[in-house]
Amino acid sequence: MSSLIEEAKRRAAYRAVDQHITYHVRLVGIGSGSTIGYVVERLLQRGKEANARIVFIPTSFQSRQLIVDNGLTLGDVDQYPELDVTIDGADEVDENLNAIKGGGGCHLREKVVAEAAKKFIIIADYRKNAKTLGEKWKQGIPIEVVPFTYTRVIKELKDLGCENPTLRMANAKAGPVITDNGNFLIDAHFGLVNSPGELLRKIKLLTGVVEVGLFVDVADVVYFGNEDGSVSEKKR
Ligand SMILES: O=C(CO)[C@H](O)[C@H](O)COP(=O)(O)O
Repeated sequence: MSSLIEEAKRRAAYRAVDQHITYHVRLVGIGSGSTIGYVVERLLQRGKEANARIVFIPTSFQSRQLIVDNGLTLGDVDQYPELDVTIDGADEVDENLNAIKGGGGCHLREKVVAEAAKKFIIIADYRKNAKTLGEKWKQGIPIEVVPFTYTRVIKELKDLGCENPTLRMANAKAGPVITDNGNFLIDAHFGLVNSPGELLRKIKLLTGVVEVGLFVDVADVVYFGNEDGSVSEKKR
């Protein structure tokens, strides 16, 4: 990954921490993916004392490891159903702050932890900044499904106009990717998504679908790290 992209991720993450993890914040959701690592990096720079009053809620196995390995206090969303702030990455964000998430297959828990927070903040590099969803992210909308339903869901997605729904296959294992929840993932290509709310409702109604990687009307603020070293902010 180019250092320009990594620097853009880092700047967006640092800005989110500096702006939103303020003195009175006690419960913080920690997203998944590579950008979120820079959130933890910034938190650690603030020193042990600043983090000691905060409980961190993970959105995946990876995020749990990140919290534990860095000596932060771990909680879970079943203990804390209402959080102050959640910060997470995204695969693409449109001009209305709707997002595609689930490139890492964690979008079920990510959505629960995002919706639990009073403020949901997205951090991303410039490659994810789009006018319309589907413009830049070409890997499809991630959909988590109960394993035995996947061929049924694939058929129903085709009936909804999906171009090429594909079962996500693992790289270092034979067979499909298994999510943290023991489910399968389908990546569903719908081209440009002009009405993400409508598409989300249609997919969510398919029997066997556990969660859809469309985050509609969830984000409050998005920070994009830009190529020129600046950070842009989009607010709801
Ligand atoms: O939704 C996600 C995982 O399910 C990630 O937040 C998303 O894929 C972005 O990841 P990265 O920060 O590595 O670009």
